[in-house]
Amino acid sequence: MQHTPRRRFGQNFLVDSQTVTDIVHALHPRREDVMVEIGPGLGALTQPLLQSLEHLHVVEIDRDIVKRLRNEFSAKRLTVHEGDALEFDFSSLGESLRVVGNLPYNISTPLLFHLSRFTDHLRDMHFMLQKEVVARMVAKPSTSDYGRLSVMLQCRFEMEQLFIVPPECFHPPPKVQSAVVRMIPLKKPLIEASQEKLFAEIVSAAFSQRRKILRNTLRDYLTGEDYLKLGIDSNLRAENLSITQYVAITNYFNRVRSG
Ligand SMILES: C[S@@+](CC[C@H](N)C(=O)[O-])C[C@H]1O[C@@H](n2cnc3c(N)ncnc32)[C@H](O)[C@@H]1O
Repeated sequence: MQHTPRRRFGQNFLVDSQTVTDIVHALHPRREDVMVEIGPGLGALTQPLLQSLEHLHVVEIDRDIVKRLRNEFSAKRLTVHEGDALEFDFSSLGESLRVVGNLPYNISTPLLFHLSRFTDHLRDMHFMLQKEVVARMVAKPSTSDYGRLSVMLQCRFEMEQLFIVPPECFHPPPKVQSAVVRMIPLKKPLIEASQEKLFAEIVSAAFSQRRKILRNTLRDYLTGEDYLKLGIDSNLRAENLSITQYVAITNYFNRVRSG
């Protein structure tokens, strides 16, 4: 049965067999792995993954595709969760979860933030994303790509861009280049769970106006004296601070406020 790609669901189907092989190779699946694929679509990755795995979970929003998958694969080997991955409770699938997906580009950033909430349940994640998004995820301080996404993900994950995938590997071809990224939760996240909310607030405030110096963007959090105590120059901009400096600011503010 033909399926017309739906733009509103970001459907760019992978059609290049070498890229499929490269992704499966990067994943190195073992029979007993607990794995979930987000947005299986027509099964470009689902099919080869099931050759190595005993069982696979998939989360798919498109009702027609869900029907197709349920017809095509045995329910014993493939559990199809119909719904929005942005609302899916990934902790319900168990511990040491492996996540994979050629993600719809329009939801990739909110999805990464949603998945960050389940870090304790994750073993690793491998995603195909727009190349520019991967560049922002792995960016180092004092570069133009370094921003809120870099800080919020790097405080929890070790990340590596694996390879670039050109538009012609998809149907229909997207307008942009794509890249595959590997994300592995840090053994010890840089920020304590109890401070996560404050950390996110401070990082957002700092990057809310990239061009402005910290003295202005973080004026609700730090005074001139605080910067001296922290050993941070208040004339710097958000993009100049390392993640450990954001952590230091968060812990300091928390201590001062609660003390
Ligand atoms: C870029 S396509 C990839 C399809 C397939 N994995 C491939 O590589 O050919 C994205 C897939 O995610 C599905 N999708 C889009 N938004 C979704 C959401 N919010 N939750 C779950 N699946 C979604 C689409 O229907 C589509 O199947």
